[in-house]
Amino acid sequence: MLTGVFLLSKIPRPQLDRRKYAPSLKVLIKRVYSMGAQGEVLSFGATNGMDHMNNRTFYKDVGFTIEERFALGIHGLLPGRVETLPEQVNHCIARLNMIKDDLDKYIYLSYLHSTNEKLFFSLLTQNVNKLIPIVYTPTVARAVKNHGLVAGRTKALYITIHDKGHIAKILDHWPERDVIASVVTDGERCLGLGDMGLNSVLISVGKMGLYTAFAGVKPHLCMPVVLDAGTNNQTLLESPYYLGIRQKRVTGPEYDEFVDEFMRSVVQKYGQKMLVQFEDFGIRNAFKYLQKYQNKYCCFNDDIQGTGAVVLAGFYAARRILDRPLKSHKYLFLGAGSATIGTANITCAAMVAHEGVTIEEARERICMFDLNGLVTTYRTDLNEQQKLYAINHPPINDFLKVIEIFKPSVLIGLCTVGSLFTPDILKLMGKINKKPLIFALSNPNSHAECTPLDAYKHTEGRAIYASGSPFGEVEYNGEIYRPGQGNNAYIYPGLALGAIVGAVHHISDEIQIIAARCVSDLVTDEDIRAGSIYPPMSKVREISDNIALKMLEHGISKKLCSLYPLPKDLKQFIRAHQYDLNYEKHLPARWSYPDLPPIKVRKLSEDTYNLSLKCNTDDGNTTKK
Ligand SMILES: NC(=O)C1=CN([C@@H]2O[C@H](COP(=O)(O)OP(=O)(O)OC[C@H]3O[C@@H](n4cnc5c(N)ncnc54)[C@H](OP(=O)(O)O)[C@@H]3O)[C@@H](O)[C@H]2O)C=CC1
Ligand SMILES: CC(=O)C(=O)O
Ligand SMILES: [Mg+2]
Repeated sequence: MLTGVFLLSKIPRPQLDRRKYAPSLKVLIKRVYSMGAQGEVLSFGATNGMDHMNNRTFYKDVGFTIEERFALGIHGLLPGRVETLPEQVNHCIARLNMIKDDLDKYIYLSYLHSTNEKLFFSLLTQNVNKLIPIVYTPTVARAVKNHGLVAGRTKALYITIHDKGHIAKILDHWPERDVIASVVTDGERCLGLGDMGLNSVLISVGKMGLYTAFAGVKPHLCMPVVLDAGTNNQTLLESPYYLGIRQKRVTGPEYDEFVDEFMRSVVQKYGQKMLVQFEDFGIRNAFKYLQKYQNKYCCFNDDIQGTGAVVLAGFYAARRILDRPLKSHKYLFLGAGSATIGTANITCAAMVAHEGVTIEEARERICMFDLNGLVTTYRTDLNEQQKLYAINHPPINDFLKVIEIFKPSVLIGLCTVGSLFTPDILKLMGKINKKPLIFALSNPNSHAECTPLDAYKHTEGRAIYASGSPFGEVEYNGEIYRPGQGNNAYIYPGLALGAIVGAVHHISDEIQIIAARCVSDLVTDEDIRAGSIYPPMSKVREISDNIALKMLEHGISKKLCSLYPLPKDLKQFIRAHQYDLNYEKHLPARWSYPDLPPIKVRKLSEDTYNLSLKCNTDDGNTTKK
């Protein structure tokens, strides 16, 4: 290795503007050989070279320059052509365009994620609208269902109930040393798919991918985790391809101790600042663990708090159309689980904090309906959270009847079951309201309570509609609508960035309200005209930066964050912690010999250059970077 570096250190590095010049491959390679005997140059670093080829953080594929290939001992292991990162992104797009099925695109993108991280995230951040529906909902739902057949080298930590008592040891096997955040799931309620057991690991991985793509959190700081305590999904238990442990879910004290040990172990290993995002836990556990841990560890529950904030953002944006305060609405939820309670809680908190009503008055504006009917004081099956919203009314099991009696202006579907907002329900909402707000938030699309077309069709185009998964453009009555996506992906990456950078340990109600405002602030008049109360997904990076900034400002003023000394420029401070989407140079420092004559370079004509950097953007235009 030393010999190699010594020989190569004599090779002058071209000092050139790569945007205008490309070094001639022939000249470069010949120059390297001419510095020493062929055998000597090529012999070094062979084993190390393979390590570099297999390192997703390091690997550039044909993005490695010729100098790097020699320096790393991988020259000859890649095709001769060198591509710039924008060229590689283009190349990936061309490849994706050849793939017809979205699940196959998911598989290709997962492969890219597991081999060349920088290229994956560059591709994703430059093509958000096109690719987020592939790596996230809805396609990730198909991947979850077919996990055993589609998952490749998924980088995640798999902790089974059999590892109880030894979790610290398993953490030692994680290849990164300085982890700062973890999305953890046990898969009991995965999207609207029900209990998906270990397969839900793909949700942890997908969500952590968005930490980087949407908020610039460095990937090596992220550790996606699945807690595999079995599954009650009989189809999975009987599937020859299921890769989780084959037993019914462990529950009760044994499971609580398991989660306790996980929390204790990650904090012991990675420190007090370690952020844990709970994702897709079952209704029994989601609130239990949030209440148990939120004042003890740096954590939040995405389905409760992230969803609450994103739905509140939709309510705020709708004020621009309806010109009504939150307290003037009546909210009817279909479903009374984690996401519903989280949304109801934060909506009430916002009314109390900013619209001068009491918490009791705020709760009176809310009504819930679940599998057992209307949530009323007559019911004996309610949990403590649901009891807060129980209304004093005889039991009703007919949802349409509830709409007739309660006359809601806002209908929110978070019940996991598709198409429950029937034509009759939508028509009635249209009859009661000039512009009914219809949120069909269950994921993926097939589980949405109604489609946008249904909502527009049955309200003569008057509904203000949002879904949890993207539906794209819809044509109704000669008008084109582009309904927004009310998904917690607008919130959790920014919350995580703020928590990580600002050491804000507690996601308070006010922080959720701040996050909601950051989303609604970026809704333009044009979005509203197109029928959307959410900004396009391609703005999430800006939203996350704003959430983190406002979170820090709030955290500092309320003494919620332990940042000492306080940075002078918060924006700059946040930026300094974010992931750099450019390739790093993998060359020893001593490779710079400015006193040696530069290598002759071939000047590319402008045309050649422009042609090679054409790139399709989200809006379908072709741009040059
Ligand atoms: N868009 C977004 O960002 C988000 C969307 N979601 C989606 O929301 C859905 C619910 O999530 P979450 O609250 O965490 O799940 P939970 O399991 O905690 O709650 C589901 C609720 O729906 C009720 N329900 C089930 N079937 C019916 C039915 N046929 N009629 C009426 N109610 C029914 C359940 O009632 P019971 O308890 O009686 O069974 C329960 O109250 C999921 O599909 C998820 O994908 C969740 C988070 C974020
Ligand atoms: C988006 C999300 O968190 C869910 O559907 O569970
Ligand atoms: Mg979720």
